Amino acid sequence: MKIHGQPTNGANIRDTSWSTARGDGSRHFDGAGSMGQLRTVNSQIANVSGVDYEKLSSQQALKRTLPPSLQPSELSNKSNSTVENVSSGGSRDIYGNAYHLAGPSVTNSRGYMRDIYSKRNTDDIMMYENNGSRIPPPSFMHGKSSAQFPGPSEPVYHSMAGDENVAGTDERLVYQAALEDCNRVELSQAACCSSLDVLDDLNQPKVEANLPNGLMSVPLLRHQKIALAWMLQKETRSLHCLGGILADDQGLGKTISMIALVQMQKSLETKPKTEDQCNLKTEALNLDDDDDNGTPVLDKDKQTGESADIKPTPEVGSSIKAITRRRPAAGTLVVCPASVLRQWARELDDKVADGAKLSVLVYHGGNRTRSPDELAKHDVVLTTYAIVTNEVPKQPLVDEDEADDKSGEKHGISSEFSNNKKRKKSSKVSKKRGRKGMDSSSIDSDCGALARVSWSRVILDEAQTIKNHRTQVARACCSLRAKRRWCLSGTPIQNSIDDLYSYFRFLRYDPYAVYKSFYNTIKVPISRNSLHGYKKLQAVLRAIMLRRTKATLIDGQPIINLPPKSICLSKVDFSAEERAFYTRLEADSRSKFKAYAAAGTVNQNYANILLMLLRLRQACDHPLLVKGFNSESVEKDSTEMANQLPREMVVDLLNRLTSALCRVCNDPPEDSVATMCGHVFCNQCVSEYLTGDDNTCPATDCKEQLGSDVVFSEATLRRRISDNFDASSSHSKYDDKSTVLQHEYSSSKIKAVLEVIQSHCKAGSPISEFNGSAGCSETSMANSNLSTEGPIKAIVFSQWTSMLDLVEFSLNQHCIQYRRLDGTMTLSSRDKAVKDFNTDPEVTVMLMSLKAGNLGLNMVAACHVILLDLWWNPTTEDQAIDRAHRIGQTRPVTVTRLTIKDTVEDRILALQDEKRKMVASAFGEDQSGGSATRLTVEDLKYLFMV
Ligand SMILES: Nc1ncnc2c1ncn2[C@@H]1O[C@H](COP(=O)(O)OP(=O)(O)OP(=O)(O)O)[C@@H](O)[C@H]1O
Repeated sequence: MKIHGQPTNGANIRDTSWSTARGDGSRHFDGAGSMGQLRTVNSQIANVSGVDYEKLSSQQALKRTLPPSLQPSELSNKSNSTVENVSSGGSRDIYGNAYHLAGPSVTNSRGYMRDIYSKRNTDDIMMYENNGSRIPPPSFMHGKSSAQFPGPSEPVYHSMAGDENVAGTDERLVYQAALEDCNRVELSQAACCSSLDVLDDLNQPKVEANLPNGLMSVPLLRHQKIALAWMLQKETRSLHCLGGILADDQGLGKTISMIALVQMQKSLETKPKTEDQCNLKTEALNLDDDDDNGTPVLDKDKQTGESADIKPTPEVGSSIKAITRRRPAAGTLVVCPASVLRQWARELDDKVADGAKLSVLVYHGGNRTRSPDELAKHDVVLTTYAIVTNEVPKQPLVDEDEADDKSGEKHGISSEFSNNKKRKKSSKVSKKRGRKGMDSSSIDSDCGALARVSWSRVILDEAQTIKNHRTQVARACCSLRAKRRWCLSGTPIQNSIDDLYSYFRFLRYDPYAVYKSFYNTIKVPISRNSLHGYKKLQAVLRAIMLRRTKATLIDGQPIINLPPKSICLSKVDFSAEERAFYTRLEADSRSKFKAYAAAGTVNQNYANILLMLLRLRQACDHPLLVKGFNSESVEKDSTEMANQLPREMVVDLLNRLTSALCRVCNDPPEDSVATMCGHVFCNQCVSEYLTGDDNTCPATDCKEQLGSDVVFSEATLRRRISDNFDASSSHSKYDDKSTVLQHEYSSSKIKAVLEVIQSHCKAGSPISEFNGSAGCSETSMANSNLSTEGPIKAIVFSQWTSMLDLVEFSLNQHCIQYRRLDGTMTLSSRDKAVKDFNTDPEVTVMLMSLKAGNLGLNMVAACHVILLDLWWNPTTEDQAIDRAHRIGQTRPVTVTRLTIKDTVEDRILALQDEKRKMVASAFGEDQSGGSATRLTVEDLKYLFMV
């Protein structure tokens, strides 16, 4: 292996630009001293305020939903000074140190407002109250500064202020270390630039690692070599955690980079046998190798055989031997969404050279092995988030961490159960429990094979799946035992800065892996002064995250030379009938909202309000969706069972269906279904959990087994009691005979999508406008195998499978060949659909559900992307678009976003802008030169019409 400008050992890579927060033990971010102080500070804060941090955040979330007029008390008008027009060249922080050349972050020193108002719950309500003009006030517009919203009145902020000085001391230590490090980086860059050609700017590392020949079947692109060097460094020398976040834009080749990492580490560690054998003793004694500080792990890469063959030294003792035997050391575990499982397998096969194949196990389906030793035999094991959720015991929620923290355990994550009051009451239970607050017996017997090995490396692909740290999936992933941990995501922040917490927790990124440290050291600074707070966050991220976008330059050149992408927002008019339907629905919803507001029960009715919004959004697609029209596939297996249920139970399930959020994604359920155990999900979310033979209900603490026969759609339940059930749901009042409520009715959006498809897509027609090989030689290498000729194809995304059904109906009528991919399909049929679309010239359209299809897939056969409906987070749409706009694309990509004029969709567009700004501020990616804004009193008045 050759590493440019560095010794040839991966462990010695020196990448000066990414050494933030490293250095001697006394000064780095998480020095023991500062952690100790943090704990003191935090518990003081908790005592002073009497606020549980976890509850606190949810309380705040609730408060945030209230418009100012509904806030309990004085939202003072003490607006903090506004920081405006920080020039994009502003490379110095408040201490005068240059550490991140971020563009302007925000205009407002009240950073918390951004975070607060980027919460979807607030957004939803805001949209409800907007019954007037559709044009946002000027301060909504990017770049416009404005009067700021008054200061926080919540007790928490007061209590924080009370502890400011103590917390500040800790923060200064952390901050200083980062800044000093950045200065070092700057100096070393100045020294190195001429000789080593190290960095273009402060943000981008440029040290490359070259793989030895014969490991991969394709050469790495330059930015991938850089990623490889950075990852090798993070895996071998990190004071925080081994691993990090690879956050390159979608389609820049994160998969390939990770495969290269696996190959590289394997080649580095596959030393001659004798040497390995010599090392074994040391390894067996090294109890710190495991991330949980207690369980010995023998690195799979260093093993000569299965764990059972390993002979620990006598000093290690029989107990350790027993544990080692119980948890064999395994290789790399890749956890990904079901839809990309096979793609990972294919990439591992295609991109690895013949002579260096990795042994890969796809761990999925009812027949998968139950043996941990079997898992340990493979270099790479591929599985899905759903299986991890099912098989791996969940970490306790954050409040339990805090109890751990009080008991003096490290990180609050890997500690023993603490002696807090709750647990004292049930001492028997706590005695039984093992590490991480889980029952030790369950670790060994109840859980599946995934939890019974120690992984050398765990990679979470599309890691935004765990962005909500309270979810089962996030807690299960955190419990996986691993030496090195990686998060891959092109869109790591989707909703708010809180999303990052879950990754920090998974990565064991100390001190931010403890919620209250995260809160104090990241969220509070942003809330006090967003400009500095976001810069601080950038510094914190810098230590563990590598992010390049498609616009990133290295040596003045784009890292990749993709054909251009153009996005067109197409605003369609409703037909007169649709408008009438929508107007009634909107008036109805608004009056309900007003009633909640008048009764002061907005927060209690949060789920109902989201559902009302959902109906409005659905009405923009097709009025039939509002009627609860479900895909037939949901209904066929459960109709019989529904008919056997007692009537009261069916009524109860129906009521739940119309007033609860999905227990997997926490969004208003799309194609909502209720399970026999009384939990509500999006059909697609729960479908991911119905793929094996141990289909446990994914709702927290529910152990019920699920099957498609006990998953009921609204239509199924409604039919069961159709005679005289008078649900209060919105659609019961609508006239079923109305033209717009007919299956055959072609809604305005459906007409629009057909027009776009017909004008663009033609089977077998030659096209060739763009020569993708210009500029970057390595990119052209990646593109060289691909023809620029072929049929023009489109991907059509919708959030609702029922909308896809309706589009399908129209495509059939027009004899347009298509394939479809949604979360209810088996993995093999999804895979076949993608393959057909990519290879069959007659298939010109791919219908994809946003949830199942927006992540990970390579669909460069398409050069048109049509988004039928808007999603709250623009990042979700970006993900979808990048199925086509990625390495391998040879043609310009056109994106059409269809919206309906003068509807809730207008407001979603405005909210998306806000979210984009928040994400840009966090990453320092606001390149526009303007200054970002957040909601102001003026904005809120507009939205609430007060
Ligand atoms: N060095 C390379 N040579 C040839 N093809 C490559 C190379 N790197 C990436 N590709 C191809 O580019 C496409 C995108 O890569 P990949 O799927 O790894 O991107 P990604 O960053 O993981 O995207 P996403 O975030 O959407 O999952 C794939 O088809 C992959 O095979």
